[in-house]
Amino acid sequence: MGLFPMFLKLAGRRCLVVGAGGIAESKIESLLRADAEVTVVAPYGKPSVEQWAAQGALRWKRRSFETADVKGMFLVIAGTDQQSVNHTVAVQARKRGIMVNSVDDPPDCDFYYPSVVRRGDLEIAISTAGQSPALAQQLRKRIDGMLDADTGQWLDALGNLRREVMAELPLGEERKELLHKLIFREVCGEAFCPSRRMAQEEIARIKTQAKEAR
Ligand SMILES: C[C@@]1(CC(=O)O)c2cc3[nH]c(cc4nc(cc5[nH]c(cc(n2)[C@H]1CCC(=O)O)[C@@](C)(CC(=O)O)[C@@H]5CCC(=O)O)C(CC(=O)O)=C4CCC(=O)O)c(CCC(=O)O)c3CC(=O)O
Ligand SMILES: NC(=O)C1=CN([C@@H]2O[C@H](COP(=O)(O)OP(=O)(O)OC[C@H]3O[C@@H](n4cnc5c(N)ncnc54)[C@H](O)[C@@H]3O)[C@@H](O)[C@H]2O)C=CC1
Repeated sequence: MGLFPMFLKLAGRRCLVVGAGGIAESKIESLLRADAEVTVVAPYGKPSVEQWAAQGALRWKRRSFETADVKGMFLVIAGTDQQSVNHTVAVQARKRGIMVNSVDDPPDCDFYYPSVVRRGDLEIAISTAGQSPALAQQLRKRIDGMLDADTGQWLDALGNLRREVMAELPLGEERKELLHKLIFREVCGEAFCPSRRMAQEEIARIKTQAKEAR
């Protein structure tokens, strides 16, 4: 089945997780990481969920699921150990056009959770479309081993430098070429960073050339 890959902005969006056990816990954690506004509905749950609720990171309604819980939600996760409850949650969400993920029930999922490798703002998400979550997990570990621990910091510095280049040069082939060159070099946040110096020299050269051409 063809799946459409995307990275959602969930900050400030209301997301419902039904269930607070081991499986729901991991689903909740990834929603919190994306700054979603999480509501959990479950009569009992893991200590970590308790802690998040106590810290105000999420809202926990300690009771069984009720149909009205899905109202106004952007995303819904059905993560209880009761298949019939998960199915009801999925049906109620879909009735209102809300995307749902139901653990253990691929036909009831509008989207799947991927395996994710993270280094700061760099996120590599792996999907096998439900064919083999174990393979997704193994590939995640292999890719994780290939990436340096400081890739996130490097990406931050690269992003800053890219914004500087974009502010100085107009859209065009030369800017694109320079941005391609920069990714092959180490970039740091410091003013003496050789890549930053190279970028500044290139910007000056391109600007002079443009002036001379006028
Ligand atoms: C369809 C999907 C729906 C969804 O959950 O979104 C789904 C469904 C099911 N998973 C099952 C089993 C396992 N799931 C894992 C692990 C993960 N499962 C994840 C996602 C997905 N799982 C979605 C598809 C993603 C894709 O294929 O790309 C990951 C990637 C992300 C996450 O969960 O956050 C996370 C790895 C995270 C990481 O470590 O990187 C393991 C490994 C283990 O536990 O050791 C096993 C046992 C080994 C095996 O089965 O391969 C079962 C049978 C349950 C049973 O037997 O009762 C079903 C139901 C079915 O297949 O019918
Ligand atoms: N544990 C695992 O490794 C895996 C588990 N699964 C499946 O995921 C499901 C959940 O597993 P766990 O989180 O380990 O279960 P769990 O037993 O730890 O948690 C179940 C949760 O569901 C909640 N719940 C039960 N009835 C409810 C209702 N009517 N309304 C709202 N909440 C309700 C409970 O309060 C509890 O928080 C199971 O069906 C399991 O088969 C799937 C893949 C792997």
